[in-house]
Amino acid sequence: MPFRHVAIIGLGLLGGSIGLAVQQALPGTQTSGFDLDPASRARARDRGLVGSVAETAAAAVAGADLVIFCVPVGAMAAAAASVAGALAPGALVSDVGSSKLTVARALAEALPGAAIIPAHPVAGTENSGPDAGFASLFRQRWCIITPPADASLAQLTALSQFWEALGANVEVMTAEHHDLVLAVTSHLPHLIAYTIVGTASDLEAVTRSEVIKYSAGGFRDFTRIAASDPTMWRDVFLSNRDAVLDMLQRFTEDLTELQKAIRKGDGETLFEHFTRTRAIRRSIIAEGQDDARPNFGRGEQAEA
Ligand SMILES: NC(=O)c1ccc[n+]([C@@H]2O[C@H](COP(=O)([O-])OP(=O)(O)OC[C@H]3O[C@@H](n4cnc5c(N)ncnc54)[C@H](O)[C@@H]3O)[C@@H](O)[C@H]2O)c1
Ligand SMILES: O=C(O)C(=O)C[C@]1(C(=O)O)C=C[C@@H](O)C=C1
Repeated sequence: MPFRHVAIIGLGLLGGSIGLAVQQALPGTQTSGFDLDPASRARARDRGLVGSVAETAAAAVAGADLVIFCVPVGAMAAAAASVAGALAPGALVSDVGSSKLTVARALAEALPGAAIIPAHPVAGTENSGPDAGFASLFRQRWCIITPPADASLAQLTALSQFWEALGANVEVMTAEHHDLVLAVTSHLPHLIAYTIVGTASDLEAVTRSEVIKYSAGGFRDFTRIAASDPTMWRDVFLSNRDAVLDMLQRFTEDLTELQKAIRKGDGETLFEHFTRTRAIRRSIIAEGQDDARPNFGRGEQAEA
C-alpha cells in the first residue's frame, strides 16, 4: 500500500466511510481524523471511524502521508488553512468534494507548495454525519481523480491505487470536464428533486398528507434525493455555478419542447423521446453500471 498513514479531515458520511473502508481493506495503514464539530468527534470515536480522533486538525495530520479533506466544498478553504504548517514533508493532499475547479483553487491557495491531487468518489447517499458512514460505500463505484497538469505521476498512481484498494474504479480527467459532466449527472438531478418535492408540498389543492400517502412510486425516489444535506448541496450549486446554469438552460429548453408536444397533442414526439430514454436506462443496466445493492441508501449503512 502506497500510504502508511491516512488523515481524514471531516468525519461525516464520506470521511467516516473512508476511515472504515481503510481499516477494513488496508489494516496495516494508520488512520487519524478530525471534525470541527465536537459531537461528531465523540461519535466518530464511539464508532471507531478512524484509529484516532484528534482534538485539532493539525494534530490529526501530523505524520500523515495522505491527507483527505471530507468537508462541504464551501468549507475546504478553512479546513485546508487549519492544517497549514502542520503537513508532513512530502504529504499528498486530496479531497472528496463534489465539484473540483473551485476546490482545487481553494486547496492550492491555502496550502502553497503542497502536493495536491483532488478527487471525487461518485458514491454517496442522502444521509450525512458520522453515523452515516459505511465501509462498502465505494465498492464498484467510480472515483474521478482530477490531477493538476504538474502533478507527480508517482503520486497520481499512489492515489489511484488507494481508491482501488477501497473498491472503486478510477477515472482521470480535468477538473473542468469533471464539473461539466457532474453538473448534468448529479447536480441537476438534485436540483430537480429539490424543486419537485417543494412544488408538490406547496400545492394548495393537494394536502401534505396526500403527498406522503401517494408517494410510493417515482415521487418517492425524488424525496430520497431531496432529503440530501442542505449545507453540502448549497455549497455544490454555489461552487459549480457556471456549469450548473449551462446545463439548466439546456434542460429548460428540452422541457419546453416536451411541454409543447403535450399541449399540441403530439404523441409521436413524446413516444420517441420516452423510447430513447428507456434505451439509455437499459444500456446502463446492461453495462453493469447500476447499483446492484438492493438496499443502497436505505439502510445498508447498518452493515458497516
Ligand atoms: N454525500 C454525498 O453523497 C457525497 C458523495 C461524494 C462526495 N461528497 C462530498 O464529500 C464532502 C463531504 O460530504 P459528506 O456527505 O461526508 O458531508 P457530512 O456533512 O456528512 O460531513 C462533513 C463533515 O465535515 C465537518 N466539517 C465542516 N467544516 C469543517 C472543518 N473546517 N474542519 C473539519 N471538519 C469540518 C462537519 O462537521 C461534518 O461532520 C463534500 O464536499 C461533498 O460534496 C458527498
Ligand atoms: O445516491 C445518492 O444519494 C447520491 O446522490 C450520490 C451522489 C450522486 O449524485 O450520484 C451525490 C453527490 C456526489 O458528489 C456523488 C454521488
